[in-house]
Amino acid sequence: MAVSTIYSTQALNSTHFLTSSPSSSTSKQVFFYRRHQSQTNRRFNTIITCAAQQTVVIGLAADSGCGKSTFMRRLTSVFGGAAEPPKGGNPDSNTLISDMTTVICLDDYHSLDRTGRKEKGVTALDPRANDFDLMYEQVKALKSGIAVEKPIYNHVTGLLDAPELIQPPKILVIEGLHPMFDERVRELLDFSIYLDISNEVKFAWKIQRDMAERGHSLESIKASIEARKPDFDAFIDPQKQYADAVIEVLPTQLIPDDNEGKVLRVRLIMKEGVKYFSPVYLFDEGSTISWIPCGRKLTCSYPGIKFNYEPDTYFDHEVSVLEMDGQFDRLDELIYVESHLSNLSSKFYGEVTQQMLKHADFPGSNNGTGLFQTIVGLKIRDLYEQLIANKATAPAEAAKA
Ligand SMILES: Nc1ncnc2c1ncn2[C@@H]1O[C@H](COP(=O)(O)OP(=O)(O)OP(=O)(O)O)[C@@H](O)[C@H]1O
Ligand SMILES: O=C(CO)[C@H](O)[C@H](O)COP(=O)(O)O
Repeated sequence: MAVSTIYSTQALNSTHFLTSSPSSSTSKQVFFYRRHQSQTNRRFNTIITCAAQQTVVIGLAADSGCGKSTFMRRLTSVFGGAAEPPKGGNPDSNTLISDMTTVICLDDYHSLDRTGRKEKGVTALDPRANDFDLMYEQVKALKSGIAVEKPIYNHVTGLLDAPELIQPPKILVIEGLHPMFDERVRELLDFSIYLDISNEVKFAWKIQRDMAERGHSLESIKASIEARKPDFDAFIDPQKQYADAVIEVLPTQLIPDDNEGKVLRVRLIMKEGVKYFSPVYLFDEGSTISWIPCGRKLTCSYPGIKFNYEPDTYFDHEVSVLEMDGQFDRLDELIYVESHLSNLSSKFYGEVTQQMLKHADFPGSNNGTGLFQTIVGLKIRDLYEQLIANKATAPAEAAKA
């Protein structure tokens, strides 16, 4: 495509230039701006295709193997349509696209490949192994309706592959190790979630997946968790203080000294005062409640189910905490629990139960992880709808003023 104009611009930093060329088929203009050099000497284009759209950006942070993919599948299902990798693209792409959502994996912003990390003696969790400048520029571009050519980190080969084109979606989810680490990226998020999986549970999940599905030994799983721990504590875990919602997964308290990690105590910590997000509550908003729903309307086998709901503080923020310890025997009876929860942002009575039944085969469907992931999915849909409705009325309000 012929380049018609070259702009130097203050809005972009001095290492950028902006070029534009009128599109032949529409009145829209297509712009390119190119980074002269990224932190890693890689070059990426940012392509402006439609500056009118605004993308809602959601951040999901967690360590590897902590259920991000499962959560994403539940979330995209709330918006309808299956999420697929980009058509005809790199088969090892980490991106998932559905009608409404695009999920990008922040591993794609690793600036050091597997060999590079080994040579420098850093883990993927270390900020020095990640290109936050590029992450910021590209998330910012997508948020303002600008398509980007995003790098791909290939988990099969451990190499950085040729970039893929990402169009601005209605909802962009950035998931991975560091969505809330860089202040500039954090500022771009409309809503943020942290999956806080306790060490005991993380270990049990890792064993289940990496031994059964990937053939790793128990010793190597233990060693890998231990090797990551210092960087996890330094760079990943502190992000939870910024999250609007945290899903904390702990061993059960219903079985004394349980070390199997099968029955879980899950806490949904919801920040108060977040625009377009009102926390879910049990029975009576702002009260403190302990509830054992087992009995005539909910079948429970040992060790039963216990809910708690209370106001609390979390990193100096006011929060509401909803907790579920135990697991469901019969998912269809979940409607009984759903009917006692308020502010669910569901479109109809029973939607939470319907979503849970739809994905009964996903990990965590019989406990608080699946239930709270589903609820957060509905809250994100509600937040998106409010943001869009607000945007649509804003120009009219401004014109009246
Ligand atoms: N809620 C859950 N209950 C029980 N096990 C779970 C749950 N969520 C995830 N797991 C276990 O953890 C494994 C990893 O889950 P998932 O692939 O969703 O995590 P991830 O964070 O996307 O991992 P990675 O970043 O390594 O790709 C699953 O295969 C499953 O064994
Ligand atoms: O923490 C991780 C995020 O998923 C991975 O370990 C990181 O992306 C490096 O990947 P790989 O182990 O495939 O080289």
